Amino acid sequence: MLELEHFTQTGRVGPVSGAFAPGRLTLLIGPNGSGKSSLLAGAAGLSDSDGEGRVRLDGQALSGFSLHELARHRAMLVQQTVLPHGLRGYELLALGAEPLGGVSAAVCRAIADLAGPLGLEPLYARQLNTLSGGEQQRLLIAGTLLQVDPATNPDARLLLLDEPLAGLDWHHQLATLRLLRGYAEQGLAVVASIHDINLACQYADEIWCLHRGRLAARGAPEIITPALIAEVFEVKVRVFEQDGRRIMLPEE
Ligand SMILES: Nc1ncnc2c1ncn2[C@@H]1O[C@H](COP(=O)(O)OP(=O)(O)OP(=O)(O)O)[C@@H](O)[C@H]1O
Repeated sequence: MLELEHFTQTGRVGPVSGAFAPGRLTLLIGPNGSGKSSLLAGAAGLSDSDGEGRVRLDGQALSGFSLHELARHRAMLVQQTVLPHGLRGYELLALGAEPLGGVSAAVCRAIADLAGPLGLEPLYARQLNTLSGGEQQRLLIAGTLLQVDPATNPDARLLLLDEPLAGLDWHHQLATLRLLRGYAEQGLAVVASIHDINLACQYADEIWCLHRGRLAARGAPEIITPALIAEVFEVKVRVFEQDGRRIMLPEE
């Protein structure tokens, strides 16, 4: 369980309090600059809270974890990563396996399980700087998931991803969301920021809607209403229902 208590970074986000529970997929939505990346970085232990704010993982202050412990307990996909020049696809995946002690037979099985959904095989031998943006993103997602795959890392608790769907085609967006659900079902607390509100409502156990650094709403997908969208995103939407699913589309 990852707990945030009055997490604050002045001018960026907060104060925000709440918890990301094991077994649940939480999706963060909100306009550009609403604080999603700042909140994720704080939950990953990459940045501290100002003032009295606290972040705890299973009751222990995250600031007390060593870098090695952090790498065993949580993985974080950051936005706009600069990829090391000259590296090939399989070498990036091997980096994801570093905190697990390197590429063991179990890690190879975990990679094989990710290869199908993320279409990795054609990317293994390619130099990263020759890949398209979406191809790079698929490898980065795989490396992040590998780090906290419950089959290879018994210490894994938390998976955080900042806009994992950025640059992905529809097929790989859905594959990624299914993988995130799978990791949550295996007991991890999984948290990701996402800009597609319909996909967020379809896949999330819980949605956190940020607005100007604060939580405008938090709860089951049903809390996302046209009134909330109008207030937070300043977009008027219409709701369509089909086979029990709600789809929201801008009125324009
Ligand atoms: N390094 C920084 N220094 C100062 N302010 C920053 C810094 N990084 C972000 N901010 C500000 O903090 C606020 C929250 O930014 P953040 O990146 O968390 O938003 P976001 O919800 O992830 O946005 P997006 O959807 O555009 O990725 C914004 O007003 C942003 O301009």
